[in-house]
Amino acid sequence: MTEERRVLDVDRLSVVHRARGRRSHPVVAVDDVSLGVGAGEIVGVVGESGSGKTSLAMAVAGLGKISTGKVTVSGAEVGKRLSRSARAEIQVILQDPHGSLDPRQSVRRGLRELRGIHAERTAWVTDEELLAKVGLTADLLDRLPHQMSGGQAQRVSIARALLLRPSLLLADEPTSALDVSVQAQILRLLLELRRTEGLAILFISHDLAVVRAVCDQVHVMLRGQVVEHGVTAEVFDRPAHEYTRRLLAAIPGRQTANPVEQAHVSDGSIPGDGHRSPTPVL
Ligand SMILES: Nc1ncnc2c1ncn2[C@@H]1O[C@H](COP(=O)(O)OP(=O)(O)OP(=O)(O)O)[C@@H](O)[C@H]1O
Repeated sequence: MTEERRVLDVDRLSVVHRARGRRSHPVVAVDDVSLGVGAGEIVGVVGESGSGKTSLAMAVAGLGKISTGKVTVSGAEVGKRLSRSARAEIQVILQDPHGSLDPRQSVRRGLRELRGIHAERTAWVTDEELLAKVGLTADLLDRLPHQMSGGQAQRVSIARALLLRPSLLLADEPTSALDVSVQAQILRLLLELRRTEGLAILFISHDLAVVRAVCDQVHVMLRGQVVEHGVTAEVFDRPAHEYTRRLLAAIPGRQTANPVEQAHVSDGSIPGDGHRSPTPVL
């Protein structure tokens, strides 16, 4: 990937959290990490709980601390005073889709509010077209979050992110709270959006099988450091670091199918490319 095509550039980032108690020490959650994501590329960050993934993600999203180093998204440095439009270049989707939607707001009202705040970025698509891009029909527009399945709510979260035309989507465990078959459908949607919208995606997950299925490149984190990185298939087929080997050995049912292919149950979305007739909502 050439420097010019980089959407995200993380350059020697460190995040040090202050000590929590009087006897504890500061925690180096991210230790001198560098990585990049190009347009249309999906880059994974994997590691066990506590390895620093969330601290890295929060720093990249401009929601967490940057102790040293630099994070740049589409040329604008995260953490500096940025315009609202520059901040919208990164959109985040999280593990709990219901938790990230306002429980009192219908999909339509939520989109209208976003359009009001970001008028300059959102005129490119109607609500109906936007929902079709994420495999949902227009009848979802008048639903409240509790009237949607987990898969539908995650699709709505992705639609809200897409509406702002971000250059980078930060997906932090986006399918961990979903059933396996719904997870597969959301992963396929992300793969499709990377192709159709040219989205760059930073994909944070503890789930190596999922990362293997969707990420072009992978970075393996251990105690705040990237201990191994490279093309996903190469890292997973020939892990160079003992920690990566241990993580791979711990995948349950390693011989089972690719998680992207495990879609047997509908999450209430339109099957396939979103242009065919809708399936009934389960
Ligand atoms: N606000 C904070 N104050 C102090 N220590 C923190 C804070 N946030 C995270 N840490 C510590 O930093 C380290 C990395 O945590 P982080 O949440 O970034 O890792 P993670 O890989 O995302 O783990 P998980 O998947 O459990 O969220 C851990 O030791 C954690 O206890």
